[in-house]
Amino acid sequence: MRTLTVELGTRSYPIHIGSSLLNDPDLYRPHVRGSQVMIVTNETVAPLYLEPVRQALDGLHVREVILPDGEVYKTLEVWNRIFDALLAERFARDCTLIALGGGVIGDMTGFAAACYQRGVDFIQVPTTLLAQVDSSVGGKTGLNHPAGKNMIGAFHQPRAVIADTDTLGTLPQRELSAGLAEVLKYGFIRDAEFLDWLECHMTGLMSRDPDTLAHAIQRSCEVKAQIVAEDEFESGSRALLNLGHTFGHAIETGVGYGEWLHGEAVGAGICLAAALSARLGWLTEAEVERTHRLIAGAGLPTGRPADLAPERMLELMAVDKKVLAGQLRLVLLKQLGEAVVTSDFDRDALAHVLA
Ligand SMILES: NC(=O)c1ccc[n+]([C@@H]2O[C@H](COP(=O)([O-])OP(=O)(O)OC[C@H]3O[C@@H](n4cnc5c(N)ncnc54)[C@H](O)[C@@H]3O)[C@@H](O)[C@H]2O)c1
Ligand SMILES: O=C(O)C(=O)C[C@@H](O)[C@H](O)[C@H](O)COP(=O)(O)O
Ligand SMILES: [Zn+2]
Repeated sequence: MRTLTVELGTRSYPIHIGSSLLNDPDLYRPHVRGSQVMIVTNETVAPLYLEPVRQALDGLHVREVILPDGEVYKTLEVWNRIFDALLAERFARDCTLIALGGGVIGDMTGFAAACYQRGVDFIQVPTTLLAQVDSSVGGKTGLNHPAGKNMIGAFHQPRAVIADTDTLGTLPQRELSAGLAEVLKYGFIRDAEFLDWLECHMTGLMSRDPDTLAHAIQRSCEVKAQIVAEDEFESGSRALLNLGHTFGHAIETGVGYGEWLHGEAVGAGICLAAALSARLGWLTEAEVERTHRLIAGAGLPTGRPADLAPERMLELMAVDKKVLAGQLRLVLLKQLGEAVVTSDFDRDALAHVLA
């Protein structure tokens, strides 16, 4: 097992990464204050992984709420079921929520923990690659609105992250690729050497070689933990973690939640961000081609959906959370391995890359 720490000024929490962690009581117990524990999971993950987590919590008052599976259910209505369960069982302020699943479950559970009785503890137990490298770390939680992704939410940090890499064995290949989009993102924004390493090891990652995956997860969490430690509430450098997301969120909303996976939309978004960076003279055409090769090599799309018109994409991008004083800001690439947040592009250049 490898353990990293997310340092947040006066607080910190561990990220445990390794094999056979799900049923290890020692990883959960230090972070459970009272005796009441609510495991939040979904109908796909529950039959696979609920039992070992229950075993780890043996002796505590454990209940579970099993939500329907899918991005389309990351809504206020479905989220409310978590409160129904907590209130039906008279859960108190010292209870702990456990998010067992991918990023959808993590975001919904974390937001419920932020709001229940004005804030209770929660532990992230991510079971997708995307959740292990990104969504379980850093405390962004929330829900979708028909008008935009993650538009309702809160920052609420978990007490611990327990990433059992064995769970990746049951993950569909399309979901593995989606997770690789966020892994590649870390290389693009801050670590050119990691990007080179990913280029050399893409075959091992796609075939789930355990050591190769473990290294990619560890390096991704290191970069994310470092950025979150710098800027927990996204007033500066944390926005770099949004590379490809202004385009990606517009795609996800535009085609209908769940039609394109988050990671697929981010992969395409990174390619669009690279193309715009080249229009500004920051990247060469060869670097844009390399970006496409990396994204395609991870089994991801490299452009917007053919049936989502550029004008509609622009409309959807205008509701991005990074918009400041009415001006769209994007994360673009100064070079491969260095990102910036900028509004220093003109509408024509943006329209050109979307065309
Ligand atoms: N909070 C953040 O910082 C952050 C970061 C990145 C993404 N996100 C959000 O995360 C979500 C995407 O997360 P995701 O890619 O994990 O998708 P997901 O949560 O929908 O999970 C993907 C699919 O895999 C299934 N699954 C989960 N674990 C499995 C396993 N071990 N074996 C088999 N199937 C399994 C799920 O049931 C689901 O069908 C999006 O809503 C995105 O906005 C949040
Ligand atoms: O942790 C962050 O900060 C991120 O931006 C990580 C992203 O991968 C993630 O998709 C996040 O949910 C996007 O946040 P949003 O603020 O653009 O909704
Ligand atoms: Zn993301």
